[in-house]
Amino acid sequence: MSGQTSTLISNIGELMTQDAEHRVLKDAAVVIEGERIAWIGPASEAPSADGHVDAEGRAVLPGWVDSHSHLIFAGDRTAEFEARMAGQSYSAGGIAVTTGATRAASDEELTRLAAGRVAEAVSQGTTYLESKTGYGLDLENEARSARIAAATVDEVTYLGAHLVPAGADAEEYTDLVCGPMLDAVRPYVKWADVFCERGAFTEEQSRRVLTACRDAGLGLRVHGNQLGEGPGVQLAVEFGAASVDHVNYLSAADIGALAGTWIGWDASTGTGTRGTVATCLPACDLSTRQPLAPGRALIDAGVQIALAANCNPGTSYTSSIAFCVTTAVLQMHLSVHEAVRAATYGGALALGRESGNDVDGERAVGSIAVGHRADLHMLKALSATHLAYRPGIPLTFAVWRAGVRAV
Ligand SMILES: N=CN[C@@H](CCC(=O)O)C(=O)O
Ligand SMILES: [Zn+2]
Repeated sequence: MSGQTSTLISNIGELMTQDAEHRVLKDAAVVIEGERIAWIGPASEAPSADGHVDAEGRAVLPGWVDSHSHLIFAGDRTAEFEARMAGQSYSAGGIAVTTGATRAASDEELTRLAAGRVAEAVSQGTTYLESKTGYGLDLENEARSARIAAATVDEVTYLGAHLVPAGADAEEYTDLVCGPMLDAVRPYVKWADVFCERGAFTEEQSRRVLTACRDAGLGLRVHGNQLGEGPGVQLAVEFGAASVDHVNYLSAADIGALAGTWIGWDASTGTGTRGTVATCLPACDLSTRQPLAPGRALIDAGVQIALAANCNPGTSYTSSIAFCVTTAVLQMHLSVHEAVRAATYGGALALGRESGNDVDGERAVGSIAVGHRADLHMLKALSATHLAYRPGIPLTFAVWRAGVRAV
């Protein structure tokens, strides 16, 4: 024993581990020790621990890993949403409204708003979150967003290339994103992203951003193929991006290219060379009235997918991963196990956190196995199937984040 406080959670009706063997254990138990999972197995064989929680037959899953969000913003876009529901289509231009409100907010206000959004996500079972910058769109405000994000979420992505701000020249702004702005955010971020879409950044501009950010040592991702077919997916594959997100409009060649990145990966053991995760954002697809991303076809082609909430004020003002899982099952034709996997292990894969070091480094998240971070989500239900069977019902009963009871 490590000397750290331990807790036994027993009488778990269904333990959906999302581990390498994809195990779903019945009548199971878990022991948490400090921030790590110390033991899992049949409840009848569980060791004793300092504390005890009786799950009373409830289901336990890994905490949700939300690998795509935009939490550093101020302001409101209800009017834009109402106009969209009345028939207008979504365009990238709405980002500028949020940029104005974000620039006008104080550091304290932005921090309070972001922390409130994180708390809302955690209260619904999310235990690991990424956030992007992207509503500052000048050097000072992108650096400020990155700094606030680094103090608020687990992983930070630089999205200076979200929109060319009003009045700026696109080429000059791209130079700024690739040069001084990148230097300013660099201490706070691990990832970089570019919105490669009509109305945002062209293929050539996106290529420049990805090259500069890769050369600066950042991991890459791309907002791609959200509003129509385009070069986003192919660029992500070419640059070896960790993920390409949205993926609503995919050609057969796009799906083939993504599948090709996973050829060196053994999905049954989670070993080998990681490819580009296709991150599906069903809440965003519904809120923008875009076709749902073809998650079923992607999985069938051998692509690893993630499900994320894409919480932002324009296209998806929700942090509910349960809603995304429900939609993925009911409308994207994923099994419950596949949908939960995409929202836990898949998110971890997109963030490079699916494996870890039990001794002296970062612990794996997104699956329940000995040595992984103790991020657990207990449902107010006997099985994970209830997430799809009882749409809209708040099913979070308890949450442990890095071993600490959060709900
Ligand atoms: N697509 C680009 N960015 C966000 C939306 C940003 C906004 O409209 O404020 C997204 O992921 O959907
Ligand atoms: Zn996004």
